This record gives sequence, C-alpha cells and structure tokens, in this order.
Amino acid sequence: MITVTAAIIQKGAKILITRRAPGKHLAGYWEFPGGKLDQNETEQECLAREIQEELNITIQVDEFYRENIHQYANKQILLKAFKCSLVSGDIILRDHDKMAWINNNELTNYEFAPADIPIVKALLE
Ligand SMILES: Nc1nc2c([nH]c(=O)n2[C@@H]2O[C@H](COP(=O)(O)OP(=O)(O)OP(=O)(O)O)[C@@H](O)[C@H]2O)c(=O)[nH]1
Repeated sequence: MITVTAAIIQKGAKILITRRAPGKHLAGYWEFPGGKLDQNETEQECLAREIQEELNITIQVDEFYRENIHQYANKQILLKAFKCSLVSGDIILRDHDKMAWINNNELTNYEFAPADIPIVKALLE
C-alpha cells in the first residue's frame, strides 16, 4: 500500500484544490495537492516538501483531518489529508493544469479523484 499525503490548504474561508495535469494517473480529476511519502520523512515533512515542489509555496501543516484507503485498478493507496495554512509564496503550478480557491459548499462542482470522495463528503458536512 502506498501512503499519499494531501493538503487542505485554508486561506480565510477558502480552500485550495488543484487539477491533475494531462499524462498523469487520474489526469483531469481534482485533488488536494500532495504526494507519496518517501522513506525517512514524516507525513508532515512529506506534505511540506510536496507542496513546495508542486506549488512553490510554504505551508504549515496544522492537523490531521481524515484518511481513506482506496483500491485503484493497479494500486492501493492510503490517502491522508491534513488541514494546512499558507505561510508564504505565490503559487506556480508545476504538476497541475488548474487550481481554484473555493468555499467548501462548492466542492460538489468538481470531479474529485475516487480516493478523495470520503474526504470531500466530510468537508461538506
Ligand atoms: N496528491 C494527491 N494524490 C492523490 C489524491 N487522490 C488520489 O487518488 N491520489 C493518487 O495518489 C497518488 C499520488 O501520487 P503523486 O501525485 O505523488 O505522484 P504521481 O502521480 O506523479 O505518481 P505516479 O504517476 O507514479 O502514481 C497518485 O496515484 C494519485 O492519483 C489527492 O487528493 N492528492
């Protein structure tokens, strides 16, 4: 099983979502940015690293939110979502082709990666 971290980055009342770029697994689906846990790093370190690499911003990882295990056709992932806040930097999309700052109630307007659905549902409650 692959552990994947995901950041729910809050700025005021809005949260950041990003769309997976063409050519990637699940291209075109929206997600919470993040990525696979490397050996010898904590989940918090992984998330801060991935967000810096993918989005060019520095975040603070505030708290664990929810996790979900999902079986894709060729892999099983443990998706771990954390509430985060923006510390500094301007976003540059390096891995995604779109981003949006949205209110939680707008989550229903976007098609999320299947593994994210329970996390999206929790955010809508
Ligand atoms: N970052 C992120 N990945 C997610 C989410 N939901 C979800 O199913 N994933 C999946 O978890 C894996 C995370 O991989 P990644 O973003 O680090 O790397 P990648 O696509 O370049 O890797 P890969 O193509 O080798 O699988 C991908 O298979 C991705 O589709 C999510 O909300 N955030």
